[in-house]
Amino acid sequence: MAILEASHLVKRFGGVTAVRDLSLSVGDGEVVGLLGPNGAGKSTTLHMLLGLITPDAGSIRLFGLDLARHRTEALSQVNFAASYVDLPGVLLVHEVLDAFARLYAVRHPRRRVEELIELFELGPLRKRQLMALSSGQRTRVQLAKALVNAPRLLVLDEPTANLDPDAGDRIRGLLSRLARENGSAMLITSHNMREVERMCDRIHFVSDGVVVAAGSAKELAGHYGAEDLEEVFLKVARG
Ligand SMILES: Nc1ncnc2c1ncn2[C@@H]1O[C@H](COP(=O)(O)OP(=O)(O)OP(=O)(O)O)[C@@H](O)[C@H]1O
Repeated sequence: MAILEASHLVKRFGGVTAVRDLSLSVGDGEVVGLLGPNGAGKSTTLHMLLGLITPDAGSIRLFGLDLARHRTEALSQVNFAASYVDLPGVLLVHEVLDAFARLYAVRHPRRRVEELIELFELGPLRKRQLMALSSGQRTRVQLAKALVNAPRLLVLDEPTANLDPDAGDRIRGLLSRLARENGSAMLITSHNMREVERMCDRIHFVSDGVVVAAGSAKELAGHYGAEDLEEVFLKVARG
């Protein structure tokens, strides 16, 4: 069953058409990658799916609910992380997580915060202000915050962009495990092809605001006669 269905989305910013005619779906428990060159319209698409900006045309259904009409209910089961979203820098790590747990009306907020602190190895940082963290450490807090409501759909915009290879590898393993064990679906943008190959069941390639190819990494490599996803990317991006 599709928990997210976006049909024929269009978004213009003045004279720029960021998203032209984009349709995609995410199934229950599925991990889907959104790939494409810089400026292809990936973040704009995610922002429409999260209700942060309104599409000029098209429709979005989350868990069978029309986002435009059932915004609060639909978004209560979704969460989002991106390195470009700033969390309040003066707050301590555990205060931020606590604030979001209460915002989402999590049933046992203290317990949930402790679980997340353990999961993301934030124990030694719990009493540090966010502004005193490195960008990689902040990314871990962002991801912990994004899981606070145990979302059925987790939307991640370049989740490991600021992480060193070791931290990135551990976070990828953790996210894949969460998807497997909790059945959480994920929609992920990334420029790391190995990450997408490893994590995603299905991939949508976006170019100039349109999905130009979709399938598993293996299907796409077969279709484009490519060795791997990196080669598929180059072929798609270069037309
Ligand atoms: N608020 C905005 N105002 C004007 N133009 C915008 C705005 N947001 C995005 N754009 C434009 O829309 C297009 C798509 O941008 P978007 O950020 O969605 O691309 P992207 O695929 O996420 O790129 P990247 O891989 O570089 O993050 C770009 O041409 C961008 O300049």
